[in-house]
Amino acid sequence: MKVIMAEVFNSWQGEGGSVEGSAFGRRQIFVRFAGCDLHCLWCDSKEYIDASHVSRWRYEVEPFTGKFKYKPNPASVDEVVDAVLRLDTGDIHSISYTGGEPTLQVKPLKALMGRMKELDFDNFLETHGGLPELIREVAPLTDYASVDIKDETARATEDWKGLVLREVESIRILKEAGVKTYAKLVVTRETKVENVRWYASLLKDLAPLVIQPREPINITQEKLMGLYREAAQIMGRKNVGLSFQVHKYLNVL
Ligand SMILES: C[S@@+](CC[C@H](N)C(=O)[O-])C[C@H]1O[C@@H](n2cnc3c(N)ncnc32)[C@H](O)[C@@H]1O
Ligand SMILES: Nc1nc2[nH]cc(C(=O)O)c2c(=O)[nH]1
Ligand code: SF4
Ligand SMILES: [Mg+2]
Repeated sequence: MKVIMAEVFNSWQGEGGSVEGSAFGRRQIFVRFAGCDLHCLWCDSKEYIDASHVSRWRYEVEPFTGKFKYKPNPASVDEVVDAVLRLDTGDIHSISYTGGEPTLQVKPLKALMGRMKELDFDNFLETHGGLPELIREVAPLTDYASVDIKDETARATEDWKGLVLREVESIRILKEAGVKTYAKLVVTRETKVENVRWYASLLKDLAPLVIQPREPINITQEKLMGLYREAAQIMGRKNVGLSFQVHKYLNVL
C-alpha cells in the first residue's frame, strides 16, 4: 500500500500544554503526511500542503543528528514502518501522525496505525478533524487525538462555521470510541471573543481546550488572558489551558 509522505523524525511533543489527553513533553516519533484540503493562513507546514508537489520524503537517520535520507514518493507502508523503527529510542510515548492532514490518506493511515499497535506503540493523531466520516474509520486505532478548532481568523476554508461543527462532531466520535481527546484553538490578535464563546459552548462537557497563540506570537497578554477567561467561564476552569509550540523555542523538529 502506498502513501504520500513528507517526513519521519524523532522529537518531543512540543504542543498540547497540560490538559488531559495532551502528550506535551513526551517522546514521539512523528510521521508527517503530505497533502491538506485546508489552507490556514499561518500554517507552518505549507510546503507539504499540495501533495502533488511533494516528490520525495525524508527520514531521520538517527535521532537529533539532523541527518536525513530522502526517498521518492509515494512511499510504501513498509518503508515508513522501517523509518519509524530505526528511530525507536526505547523511550517513545506514542507515534504522532500529523501533516498536512493525515486522515486524507485514511487507508495507509489505518494500515500504519495497525502495524504500530501490533508493535505495542500507542497512536497519537494530530488532525483538523474536518472530515468526521474519516475520523470514524481511524478512531478504533487511535489512543490520543489533538483536534484543531479552526478559528475564523485562520481562513482555512470559506464555510468556517460548518468546519467548526464538523470538528466538534469528530471530537464526539473520538470520545465515544474511548480516545483521549482534546481540542486545540490557534488564536491570533484578531480572534473574536464571541467566536471563542461559541467554540467553548460547543466543547463544554465534551473535551478540554488548549489555546495556542499563533507563531510568531503577536497577541497581547491581555487579549490572551481575556480569551482564556471567557473559555474557562463557559467550560469550567479545569478544562482550559494554554499551549505553546515549545519545539520552536528548543530549536528541535
Ligand atoms: C501543521 S498541523 C497538521 C495537523 C492538522 N492538519 C491540523 O491542522 O491540526 C499541526 C499543528 O500545528 C499547528 N500550527 C501550525 N502552524 C502554526 C502556527 N504558525 N502557530 C501555531 N500553531 C500552528 C496547527 O494548528 C496544528 O495544531
Ligand atoms: N516537536 C514537535 N511537536 C509537534 N506537535 C505537533 C507538531 C506538528 O507539526 O503536528 C509538532 C512538530 O512538528 N514538532
Ligand atoms: S489544516 Fe493543518 S496542515 Fe492543513 S493548512 Fe491548516 S495547519 Fe496546515
Ligand atoms: Mg508543526
